[in-house]
Amino acid sequence: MSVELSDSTLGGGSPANGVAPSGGALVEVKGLAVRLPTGPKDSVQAVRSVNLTIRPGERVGIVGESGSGKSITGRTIAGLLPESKRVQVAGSVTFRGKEMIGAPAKEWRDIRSRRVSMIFQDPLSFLNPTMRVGRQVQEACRREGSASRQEIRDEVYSFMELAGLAQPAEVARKFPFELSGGMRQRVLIAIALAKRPELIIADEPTTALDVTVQARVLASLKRSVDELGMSLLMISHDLAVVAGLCDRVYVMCDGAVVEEGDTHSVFTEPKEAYTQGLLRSVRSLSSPTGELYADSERQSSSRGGA
Ligand SMILES: Nc1ncnc2c1ncn2[C@@H]1O[C@H](COP(=O)(O)OP(=O)(O)OP(=O)(O)O)[C@@H](O)[C@H]1O
Repeated sequence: MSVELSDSTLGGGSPANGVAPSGGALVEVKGLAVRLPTGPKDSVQAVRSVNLTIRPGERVGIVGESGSGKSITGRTIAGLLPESKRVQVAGSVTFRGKEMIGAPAKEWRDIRSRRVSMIFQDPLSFLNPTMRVGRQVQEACRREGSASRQEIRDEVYSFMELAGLAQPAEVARKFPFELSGGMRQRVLIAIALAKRPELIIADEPTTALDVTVQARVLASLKRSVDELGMSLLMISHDLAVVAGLCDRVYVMCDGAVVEEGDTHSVFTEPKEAYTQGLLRSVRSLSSPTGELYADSERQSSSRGGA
């Protein structure tokens, strides 16, 4: 295996925020199978056999080729499968031990409003084009009790700064179309953080960005989830992204998990032929994004953010 990996490229075995990975699971997925309708009479077995655990404070990755079932697994955990009576879900998804498969829509809404935020690839589809971005972050903020305008503003700016928006007061006044792709994705991250969820599910969040901006946005995401003690589920076809972010990784193929383990072991000593093939298809895991983290952070701070 000729893949080059350095320890600095890898997420490492233990979360940077010091939360012990051996604690009780935040999310436990067991025997998950999802069948989706694809036409009036046709359907596809999108997920066939997934067992997955996310512990508090852990950063977990799912990798695999296009169509392997990564997104549908993430969407099932967030309760965001297509709305159709013909969607069939079997198995178990628990949040802190509470079964969610078959739970009423209200319980899922509760999970999404307080426990799980999802970040997708295309921020423009999720941002309100007619609302200033500061207001959109403000609406996501969970607050108990009353607060002054100044306190609310400070809170909004602090989430924007955590997401890597260096001049939050200026950015907050803008509409989404006035921002670059990288800044829009950072706004989406700020909105996700503002909900103070226990888990952020990021589905190819930076795939549409150029490689340098991608590295900066990912570094901000990593730092902010660690700082706030959140768990992260990173879904990506880009092994370098997962190598740079995640403590553990699940490799999916054809709707099933074929290999799992700590990121370093799986990416340096893959046991399954499928994982070995995936790794061979990547020229070097040290690039394009992994190795850029340190440099990009320096660039980011000198230029004021992507
Ligand atoms: N809304 C949908 N309706 C019907 N089938 C779908 C839907 N979304 C995904 N699928 C199918 O489910 C299977 C798994 O798709 P999924 O999006 O989870 O793959 P993926 O690994 O995330 O791929 P990609 O990286 O391309 O997004 C594929 O066969 C896909 O065509």
